[in-house]
Amino acid sequence: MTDHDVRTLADDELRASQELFRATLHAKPITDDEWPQVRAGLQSARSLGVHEVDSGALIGTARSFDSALTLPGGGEVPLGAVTSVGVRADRTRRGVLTELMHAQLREFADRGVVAAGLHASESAIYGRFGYGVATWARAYTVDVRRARMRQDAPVGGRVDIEDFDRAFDQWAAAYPAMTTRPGMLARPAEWWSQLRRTAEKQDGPVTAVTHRGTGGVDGFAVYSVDRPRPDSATLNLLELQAGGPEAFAGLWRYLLSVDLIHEVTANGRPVDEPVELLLTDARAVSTTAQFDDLWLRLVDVPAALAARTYTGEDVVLEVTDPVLPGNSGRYRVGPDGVARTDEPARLQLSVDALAMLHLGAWRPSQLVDTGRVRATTAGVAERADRLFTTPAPPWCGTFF
Ligand SMILES: CC(=O)SCCNC(=O)CCNC(=O)[C@H](O)C(C)(C)COP(=O)(O)OP(=O)(O)OC[C@H]1O[C@@H](n2cnc3c(N)ncnc32)[C@H](O)[C@@H]1OP(=O)(O)O
Repeated sequence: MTDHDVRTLADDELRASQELFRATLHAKPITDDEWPQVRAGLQSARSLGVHEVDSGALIGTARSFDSALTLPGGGEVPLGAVTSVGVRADRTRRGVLTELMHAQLREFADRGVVAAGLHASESAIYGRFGYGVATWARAYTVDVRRARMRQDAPVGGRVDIEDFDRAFDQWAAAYPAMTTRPGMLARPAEWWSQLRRTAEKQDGPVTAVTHRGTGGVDGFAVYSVDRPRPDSATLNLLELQAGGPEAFAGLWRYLLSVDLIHEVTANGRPVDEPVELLLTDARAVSTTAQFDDLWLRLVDVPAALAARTYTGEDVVLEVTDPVLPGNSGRYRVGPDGVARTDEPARLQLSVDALAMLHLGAWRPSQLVDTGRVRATTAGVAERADRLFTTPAPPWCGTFF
């Protein structure tokens, strides 16, 4: 096999790595006009490249941006948000991605990054590197002609259409207070640049709206509109964040009031988002898809375990992690804390299965019943269900 050199790319190599990534997704090359905006979405020293030693060609890349992950109980840990992963089509299936993933995980561990997260293009790729599905999302459509807000839906605050530049600064300042669900991510400035780019790439016009309650900005939404016929248009919700019930109801009241719209489509929303409960006719809402959202990888297992809260009785877990073997071992996990232990294991699991439990997307008993986790004593799966339970399903809500 040809020798490979895996290293962090310099700033003047970022365009080539983004071009490579786009080619692997069958997207057109970046134009000179586009490049400044693409560059604004990238952090320096966070892109890895694999070069062939003999030809010097770049054949694989993966990058990340620095973020933080909200955990059950409200704690946060540093997260490497992994994206732009691609291997040149004529060099796939010979271990290039494996080299990239291993190098990236080691680099995260060296920098004290506690977890890594990504959105997968295909679900068969990342489990082998210790990633597991840790949040779900749903897509739904609202039939606007059928949708009437209930009288008792919360009222308060106001909605304003905003200029993008003004809106983004205010949203970036208000957003951290909204990251209350496990699975939500901190958004660095580069992420907001990318949202702007996403907005500008839409075929139809894009609108930004802000909800303000008594305490100031507490919600926002971005949408584009497709209007194939004069009397029929679809409002595509690209982003909606609400910091409370009045913001959520207020934004939906506005979205359903926009003239000439016959349906609203929403993608990547929480599986339990209660939009149906705002309406007199719940069947105005149709779920069109449910899909894996955030894939999580615990880079520092003891730190990640210790940063969330638990309920019920302690359970001893035995974790195996072939890629980062320092994580392997037994941990007593309970409401009073997490500690390494020599006690006998009650649940034996791989690091990807642990990631599936960590935010509450799956119950341990589901993983035991399907052979993904091994229980060594009767009743321990139910005890672990109570231990890892969360009040609401986790949701990421930040696409990258
Ligand atoms: C977070 C993101 O950015 S998601 C975007 C990911 N990128 C893409 O989908 C772009 C198109 N695809 C590609 O660029 C490449 O095919 C990649 C990155 C998915 C895989 O790169 P490769 O260098 O071929 O992976 P590598 O050779 O290291 O494969 C490792 C293992 O994963 C398996 N594998 C790799 N890709 C896939 C796949 N798409 N489906 C199923 N298995 C896969 C390989 O068969 C191999 O299995 P083995 O260890 O049992 O032999």
